[in-house]
Amino acid sequence: MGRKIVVALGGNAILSKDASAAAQQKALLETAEQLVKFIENGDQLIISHGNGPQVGNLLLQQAAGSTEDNPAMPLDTAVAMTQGSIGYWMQNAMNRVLKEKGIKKTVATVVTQVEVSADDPAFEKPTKPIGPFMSKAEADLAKKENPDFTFVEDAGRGYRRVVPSPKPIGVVETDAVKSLVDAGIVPISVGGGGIPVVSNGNQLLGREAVIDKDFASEKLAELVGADALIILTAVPNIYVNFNQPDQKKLEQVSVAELETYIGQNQFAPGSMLPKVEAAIDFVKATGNQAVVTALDNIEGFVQNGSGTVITEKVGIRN
Ligand SMILES: Nc1ncnc2c1ncn2[C@@H]1O[C@H](COP(=O)(O)OP(=O)(O)O)[C@@H](O)[C@H]1O
Ligand SMILES: NC(=O)OP(=O)(O)O
Repeated sequence: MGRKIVVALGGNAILSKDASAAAQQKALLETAEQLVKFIENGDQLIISHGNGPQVGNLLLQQAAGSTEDNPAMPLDTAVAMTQGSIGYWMQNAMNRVLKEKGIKKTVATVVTQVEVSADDPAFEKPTKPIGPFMSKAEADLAKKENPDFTFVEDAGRGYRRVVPSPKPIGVVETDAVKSLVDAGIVPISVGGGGIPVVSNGNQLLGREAVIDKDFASEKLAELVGADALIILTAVPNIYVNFNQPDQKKLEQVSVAELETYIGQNQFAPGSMLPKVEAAIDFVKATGNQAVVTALDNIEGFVQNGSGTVITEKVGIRN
């Protein structure tokens, strides 16, 4: 049996500029064409994905169309809605590519709740950017209309709304995901970081937040006993001195080396830093390897291990 791999897809794998369903479905078809290479390699895939742009857009659509009798849905429900829509597009795209390749395999989305702590300090300090980029004037107007919302400048690209992003502590549907994998089915799980819930006696109560999908994917990978966590984004490697003349790509790197680079602020918070932290958490918890690479480098990774591969100690491949 092949390696059990959790693959986390970055936002760019789904939405770039055109937020129409057709454009996102087209992007996911290209993504599926890459992901199927793992299946052809004999690996057992578990797919996760982000939802930052989509869930923010959905909230805006909800607000624009809401009435007293037909109210806008809260953020936890909006996260569930994006798990459904993106999961549908992903399943549909994977079905098509698998059929074209003559591979008989089912892909199924699991609406996934992810437990967070009610006391997580993140609830008091929104940090997760969602929805579209705005000019300063647009953000100021949106703040005037929604005084409770927080808007921040996002890495020089414009202003975005930010929401709380608590850390995942458990994945409620872990056993369902394990059963699907055991049955040879490819699950799509913890989409958009999972629906944030807090435990209260026999109840799980939804909370208005968006969990970082890299941390949720790491938690799921740990809980299902994955052999590897692969985080796919727009760059083929993690770099030190990123975007500077002396930029250096990291290929085989140890946890200790990455921790040193974190101390030097080498990784941007909200973009590369959570990926590096999730990779470190996975390697520390399991002793297995984590990988950060680009979606269009899957072939390179599968064929010759290119990308940034994080292990406990360099030289030891798990
Ligand atoms: N040190 C670094 N090495 C590589 N990429 C970095 C680094 N610091 C920041 N980045 C940026 O982080 C991006 C990945 O974060 P992001 O776009 O938020 O991911 P996602 O693919 O999950 O949406 C890369 O495409 C790159 O532009
Ligand atoms: N939930 C989440 O982390 O989404 P993005 O990766 O799209 O920001």
